[in-house]
Amino acid sequence: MSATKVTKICCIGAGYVGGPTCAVIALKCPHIKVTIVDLNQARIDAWNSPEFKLPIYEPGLEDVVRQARGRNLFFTTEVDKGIQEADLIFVSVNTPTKKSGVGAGFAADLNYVELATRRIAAVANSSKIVVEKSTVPCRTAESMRTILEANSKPNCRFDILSNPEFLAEGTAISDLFKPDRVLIGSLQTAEGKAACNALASVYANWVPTERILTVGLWSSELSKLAANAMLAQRISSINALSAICEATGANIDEVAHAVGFDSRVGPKFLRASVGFGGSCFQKDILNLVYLSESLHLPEVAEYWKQVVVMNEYQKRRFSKTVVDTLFNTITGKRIAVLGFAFKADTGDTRESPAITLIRDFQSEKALVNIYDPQVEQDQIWADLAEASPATPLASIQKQVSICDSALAACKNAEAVVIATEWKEFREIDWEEVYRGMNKPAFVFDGRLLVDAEKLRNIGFKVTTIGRGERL
Ligand SMILES: NC(=O)c1ccc[n+]([C@@H]2O[C@H](COP(=O)([O-])OP(=O)(O)OC[C@H]3O[C@@H](n4cnc5c(N)ncnc54)[C@H](O)[C@@H]3O)[C@@H](O)[C@H]2O)c1
Ligand SMILES: O=c1ccn([C@@H]2O[C@H](COP(=O)(O)OP(=O)(O)O[C@H]3O[C@H](CO)[C@@H](O)[C@H](O)[C@H]3O)[C@@H](O)[C@H]2O)c(=O)[nH]1
Repeated sequence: MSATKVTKICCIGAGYVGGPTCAVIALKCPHIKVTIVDLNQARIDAWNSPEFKLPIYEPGLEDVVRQARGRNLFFTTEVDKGIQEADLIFVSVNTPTKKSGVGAGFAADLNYVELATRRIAAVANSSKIVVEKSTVPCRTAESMRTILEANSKPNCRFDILSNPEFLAEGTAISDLFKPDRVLIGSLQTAEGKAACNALASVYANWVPTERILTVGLWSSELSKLAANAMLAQRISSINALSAICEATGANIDEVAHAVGFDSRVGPKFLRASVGFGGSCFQKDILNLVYLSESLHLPEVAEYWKQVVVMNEYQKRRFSKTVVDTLFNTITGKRIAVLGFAFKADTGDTRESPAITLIRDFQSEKALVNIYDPQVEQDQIWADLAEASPATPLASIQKQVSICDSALAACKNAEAVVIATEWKEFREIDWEEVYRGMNKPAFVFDGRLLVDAEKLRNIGFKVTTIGRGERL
């Protein structure tokens, strides 16, 4: 099947996925005009900012945007024009967990996908390949096709593809430059395969063809949920083992190393932590749980649900350890929380474990100092307000302060809690931190980040996740 040549791409959604993904396509395919559209004017303005103050922090992204923006990469709020001009459209809008209605708390909210799809149907005046980039439940492509076909003009045909994104935040650009695989799902019809080839030929500009996998539509949609569920499952497994380590005196680093050395298991994603965060893992597992329940597979639903249950347990267990260790009360005590992002090298705070920990410390009436090298203050206040809806922001601000350095956050604190694995926390002057703290000075390492022995030699009492050693 010969490939239709793609010359103009539109991406609906200029977020963490649409922005970096399509910026990289523009960089690698100078012959293709790429227009990224969004309804959010502030976001588009930031993408277009003359000083390249982009709306998201991602190592290497600025360089990509500097090279391509204005050449063949454009950011605009002119959604309709972007749709009309393009021969291929990525739908890369948000699909959060539903907050109300049927499936609330589990199912994906597909409203944004549906609205974007309806907009395509309403304004398109030529045939398009429509690519589902957002993470969606199995068979969403079918709903998109039904909407498009019911609303299209006579001379327009739409081919729907699924092309889930596997980038991780913090490493998005290197993941996009060298993906493990690109997955494209299509209907197994002649037209479906031709559309699949057209998209594959875009990626083939820089991705080796053996890494471009083509499968059926529903397999592609399910593979995305499956990949995230299995990655998160590894973290919950190692975190469950970290609890056993703490109770027995075993060391989770050693256990992970020994287990991961088996080539069938592999070493990656076995780092015990205070719990996984991010906008994807929990949402996608809950989505899989809902899908399983809808398919009358309660045992399957229960199996995947445990991954999230274990993650919640890990966060609660960690904050309880802090309280227990600080002589069973943290009322009025100052706790420095280092890191607010859900992982290092991103400013994203969605589902960050730090939010849960700080909420727990607040409810124990502690005073909390927060420092994160990338997260904006407004974002921190918004997240803390959302986490404690019954508490006015002014009351939260009496208990919580945001600091502009790790050293400032630790000043006069009783304890330091490492919530995000920012490299700079390993390198801070721990002797100076110690001098500025109340004694005994405690460190709780929720990310296996610091050299516990070195800190103990300075005088700290150190508790590390997954290590059953003495303070
Ligand atoms: N964040 C990640 O690392 C990641 C990785 C892989 C897949 N995903 C999936 O990709 C999708 C997007 O995630 P994200 O993190 O980029 O979300 P995001 O919230 O950062 O971005 C989505 C953007 O879509 C815009 N939007 C929504 N409806 C629109 C419409 N009708 N027209 C124009 N713009 C519209 C929003 O304004 C927003 O800027 C989700 O389904 C997510 O699960 C995310
Ligand atoms: O061994 C590990 C690895 C990760 N984490 C935590 O797990 C969370 C998620 O990390 P990561 O997967 O690196 O980042 P995400 O950006 O959430 O990326 C995941 O979610 C994306 C959205 O679907 C997928 O595209 C990616 O493939 C998938 O890795 C973070 O809180 C990490 O700190 C651990 O605790 N231990």
